[in-house]
Amino acid sequence: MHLQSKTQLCAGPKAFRAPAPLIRPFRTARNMASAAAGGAAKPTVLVAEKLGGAGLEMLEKVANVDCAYSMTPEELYAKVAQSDALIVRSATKVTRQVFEAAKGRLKVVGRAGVGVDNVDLAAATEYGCLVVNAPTANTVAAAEHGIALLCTLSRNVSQADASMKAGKWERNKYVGVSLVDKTLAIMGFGKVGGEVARRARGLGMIVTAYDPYASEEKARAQGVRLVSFDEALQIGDFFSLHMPLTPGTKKMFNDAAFAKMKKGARIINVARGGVIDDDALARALDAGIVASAALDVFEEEPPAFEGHPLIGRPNVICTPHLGASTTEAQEGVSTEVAEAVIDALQGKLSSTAVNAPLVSAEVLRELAPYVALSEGLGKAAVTLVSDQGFSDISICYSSPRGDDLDTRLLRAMVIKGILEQITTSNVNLVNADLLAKNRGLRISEVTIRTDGSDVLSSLSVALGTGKAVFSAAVDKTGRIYVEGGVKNGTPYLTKVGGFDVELAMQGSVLLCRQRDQPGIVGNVGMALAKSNINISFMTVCRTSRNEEAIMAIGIDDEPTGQTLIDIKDVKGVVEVAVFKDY
Ligand SMILES: NC(=O)C1=CN([C@@H]2O[C@H](COP(=O)(O)OP(=O)(O)OC[C@H]3O[C@@H](n4cnc5c(N)ncnc54)[C@H](O)[C@@H]3O)[C@@H](O)[C@H]2O)C=CC1
Ligand SMILES: O=C(O)C(=O)COP(=O)(O)O
Repeated sequence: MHLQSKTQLCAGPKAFRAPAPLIRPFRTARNMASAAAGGAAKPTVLVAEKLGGAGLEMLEKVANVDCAYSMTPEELYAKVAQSDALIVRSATKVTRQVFEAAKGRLKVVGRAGVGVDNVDLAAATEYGCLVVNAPTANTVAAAEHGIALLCTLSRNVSQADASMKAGKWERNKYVGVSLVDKTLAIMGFGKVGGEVARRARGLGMIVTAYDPYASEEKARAQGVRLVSFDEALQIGDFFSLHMPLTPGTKKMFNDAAFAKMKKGARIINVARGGVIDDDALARALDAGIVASAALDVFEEEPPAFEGHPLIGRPNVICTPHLGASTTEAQEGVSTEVAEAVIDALQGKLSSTAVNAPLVSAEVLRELAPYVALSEGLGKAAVTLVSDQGFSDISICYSSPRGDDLDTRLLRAMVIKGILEQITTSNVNLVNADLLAKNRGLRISEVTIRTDGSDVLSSLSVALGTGKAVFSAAVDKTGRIYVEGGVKNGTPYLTKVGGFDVELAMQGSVLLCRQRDQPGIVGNVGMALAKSNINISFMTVCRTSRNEEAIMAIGIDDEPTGQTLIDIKDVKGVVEVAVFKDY
């Protein structure tokens, strides 16, 4: 949409295309289907690590799938420049250079698994690239591997097997310890931690957990006692690690932590190698603080075997990052990630987005009609801004939900609508907040509780600026103000400045401010007819009789400069604006 005032008739970008895609799509859903039927070009999905067949099949229906495994970084850089999506597991490092090399083409990175510590999320966000993962399909596999290592570790299964394969029969050497009545400290009580807890309770263990963000209620329901980090260290006989690798968890198992453990503790790591300081664990093993360890994950993968402080030890057992490696989990993550990647390529927001407002499928469904409204109001407001610019964005949601309304998605769409008109950057849900912050824009949100049954009764966007190209758009507080709502699934503009309007956000619209007097509507209609411009609808709103009024006219074609001059010359017309191509 673009607005032209009488004095300022500048060209501008198009707007108000409802329904607005949440992420810039490769193609629309319809085009994807026609591409699938052999019509238009398909997007390209680069699969950089082995992916389950079911997910590959889903991708092949809508995209050209390029499976290229074990690439060097240089090969990856070359390929991403030709790809719309990239799918990885844990081995591929998706660094800032990858996003730079993609030159804006890459729209989504799909992680066929949980941990996204191999993806530079800050760089992805800066480049407006959505990152999605497959957060649920390998939970059970990881938990089962944790339990497998717990049992193996306690009964020396790996060492005894190796000994027998070497032709030995060493029954006394491999006496184990029992699990029943032992305390298991689960470090990180999320999805995998929770599944490990359930299974460990079945083994008769006393289960405690440390997780600063876990809910007491969930823990209680599972018969798990939440404890502090220090208490966990002091009481645990076995430790099972299940937190993500973040700056806060990096090397959290260090000399200081091991020093607090009971002598003879055992540790299992199916989370990430980086949460343990390897040298500190080696010292704890030497000192007998830690009796044995089972490691599935390593700081560097594959690890440098030569001189590794842990791998060659008799009381350390290792597996090569096998937590998610079951047939079932790999099929599961392949479809989970394929679905998210396809959604992203179609411009939809995935509920497994990692670097965008995370909105549940349920919330997404109910907010869908308001997404186009939010983006449209953002566009409408910014098109009214004069060349003096603006620095504040105020968004007001009127909703029966009051403060319970999840506004993150709507806020991001308002910002997207605004920024897309004033920057050449690819603005999407992923980077909208960041780009606004980088431009020094202050954003405030207010939610007003209203009556009604709709999720949102109305939404308003106000831009803090002294001047507008259509002065009627400035409200009493001196801000450009637009307000709208949704009727029968269509976004409507319902207020501009102090004037009520009734304007479906579709097609082109002429806004006209005039003195309320007879004949104006007819004369403006005549001026449009002279240019052969058809009128699709019209509404008029006035402050009071014989005072000011605003007329909104839906038009099938864009008026030329001369037509606008003709309209302006109609007696009583004060200012004119055009929202082009809603
Ligand atoms: N070895 C393998 O093949 C697999 C490894 N994983 C890894 O397992 C870990 C857990 O995965 P999910 O349970 O799916 O993730 P999740 O996100 O459901 O759970 C992680 C939990 O860690 C907690 N946490 C965050 N910071 C913490 C801290 N400083 N101390 C303690 N807890 C903290 C969070 O509150 C959350 O509850 C991740 O690191 C993931 O990458 C997951 C699947 C397979
Ligand atoms: O999902 C995770 O976090 C995992 O660690 C699984 O990694 P993978 O996909 O097996 O390389």
